[in-house]
Amino acid sequence: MERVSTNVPRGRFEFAQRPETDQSFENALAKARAGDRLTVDDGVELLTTGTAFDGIDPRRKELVLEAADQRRAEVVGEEVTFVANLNNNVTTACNTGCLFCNFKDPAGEFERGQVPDGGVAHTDRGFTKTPADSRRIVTDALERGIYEVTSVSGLHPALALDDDHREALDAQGGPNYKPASMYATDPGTYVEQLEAMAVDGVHLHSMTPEEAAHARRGTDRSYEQVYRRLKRAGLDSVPGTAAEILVDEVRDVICPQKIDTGEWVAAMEAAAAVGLDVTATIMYGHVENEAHRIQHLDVVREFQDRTGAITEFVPLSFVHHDTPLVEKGMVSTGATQAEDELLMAVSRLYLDNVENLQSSWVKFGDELGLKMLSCGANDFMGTILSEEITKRAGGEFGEFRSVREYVEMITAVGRVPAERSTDYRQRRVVDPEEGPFGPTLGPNADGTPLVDRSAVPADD
Ligand SMILES: C[S@@+](CC[C@H](N)C(=O)[O-])C[C@H]1O[C@@H](n2cnc3c(N)ncnc32)[C@H](O)[C@@H]1O
Ligand SMILES: Nc1c(NC[C@H](O)[C@H](O)[C@H](O)CO)[nH]c(=O)[nH]c1=O
Ligand SMILES: N[C@@H](Cc1ccc(O)cc1)C(=O)O
Ligand code: SF4
Repeated sequence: MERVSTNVPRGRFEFAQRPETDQSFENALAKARAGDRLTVDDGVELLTTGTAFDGIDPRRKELVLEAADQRRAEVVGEEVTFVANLNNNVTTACNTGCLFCNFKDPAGEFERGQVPDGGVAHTDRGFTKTPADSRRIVTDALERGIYEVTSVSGLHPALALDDDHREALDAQGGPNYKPASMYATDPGTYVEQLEAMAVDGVHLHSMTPEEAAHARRGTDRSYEQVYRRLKRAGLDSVPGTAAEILVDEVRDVICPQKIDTGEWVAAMEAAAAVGLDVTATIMYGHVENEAHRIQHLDVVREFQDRTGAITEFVPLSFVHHDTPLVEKGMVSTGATQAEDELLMAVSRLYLDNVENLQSSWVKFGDELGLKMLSCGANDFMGTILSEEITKRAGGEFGEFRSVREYVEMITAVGRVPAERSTDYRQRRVVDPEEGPFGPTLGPNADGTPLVDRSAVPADD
């Protein structure tokens, strides 16, 4: 059968790691079917449908997807879960310069005189919120019935962990620090933002390893001390983004100013050590090759062996359109659909110690997002109500899904819709015959449908 080409820019970058193995595809597939723990070489064979040839063999691909779908059925059954949540990102100001990211704005654009003082200070595209802004936005979403807030933000130069950290940075200065008085809007400290968002026991999912590194810059505080302080302020779990590809030769190309692989793992271990749940992600489909993707899965699997703290793994397919990587001519597009399907399937087969695999409708859209549920995924993300990361990169799959849309989509592919809490411990199977459909697991969630307010014309 004709092989289908991939978008991996093989040979473009002089990486030491190459997708070459002594294993055969057939052996690797047999191990996967038998439920044996896979080696890196096994993973590379499955992800490439065999390294002996270029491109993806569609027939072999189907065999890998089938094995993953079967494993998914054995491990988590037929339920497809989703969460009623809000994204409330605090600021787009960030000088870290990751080449795949168009969420960020140069922090200088938020200095006094560049934008009006106070409130949610917007540049043409971006924003900084005060703690009071965040509280208002969260309070409003809680009334609508959500019970999780996800908050991931740019590394604003004025953000410090808490008042003590801010005072120390004011007194001595510090790396990537400028006092809040220089900016039109003061984002407060991380602790103030979390305390502001901690309304009515809502679950706070925030402070990625990169943000934790920012929250300790210029001090000798350990990651454990940082996460302990954040937990005291209301933090419940940590998004394992900033992972990108956990191989330093790739990080050196796409995010040279980010923490390295070892530090990402150290921050995540600290979060786990103080009793926080974490998620883990991979952001793929740019300059890396299949060897890097599997090495990334290996870092995640080892971390999970040590900690057991990962509640879900989330493959984030690179959204390429309006990003520096494309503008600089380093890549021309993202992963193909076949690569997306295989990455999901091999994640299910490789990560034998992670139960939940998330399909992101933000990255894949509804159609491919639903297809992913038969390639190994069993979770379909959340309602989010607002989305900025993918939208700014040129993604077009929207910012909101209602519980009704979830129930309809999941039922249409013959699976069982179930609302979940962030930690997956609480679940409620939804009967598709028993509408109307709204969230029920939150403090103010009485089953009233979540409406898409952006679709309703505003009152004048
Ligand atoms: C935008 S950052 C915000 C939090 C924090 N600044 C950090 O880097 O951890 C969160 C994550 O969004 C993802 N992301 C950013 N741009 C993306 C893109 N164009 N396509 C897919 N994922 C992207 C990356 O995985 C990144 O780690
Ligand atoms: N995959 C994406 C997510 N996933 C996060 C979930 O919405 C939820 O917060 C998590 O499962 C913890 O319960 N969020 C995004 O904003 N964009 C994605 O692509
Ligand atoms: N906000 C991230 C996705 C994300 C957030 C939290 C998670 O736990 C996992 C993934 C993005 O859109 O790229
Ligand atoms: S991914 Fe995060 S750290 Fe990197 S530029 Fe974007 S917002 Fe900043």
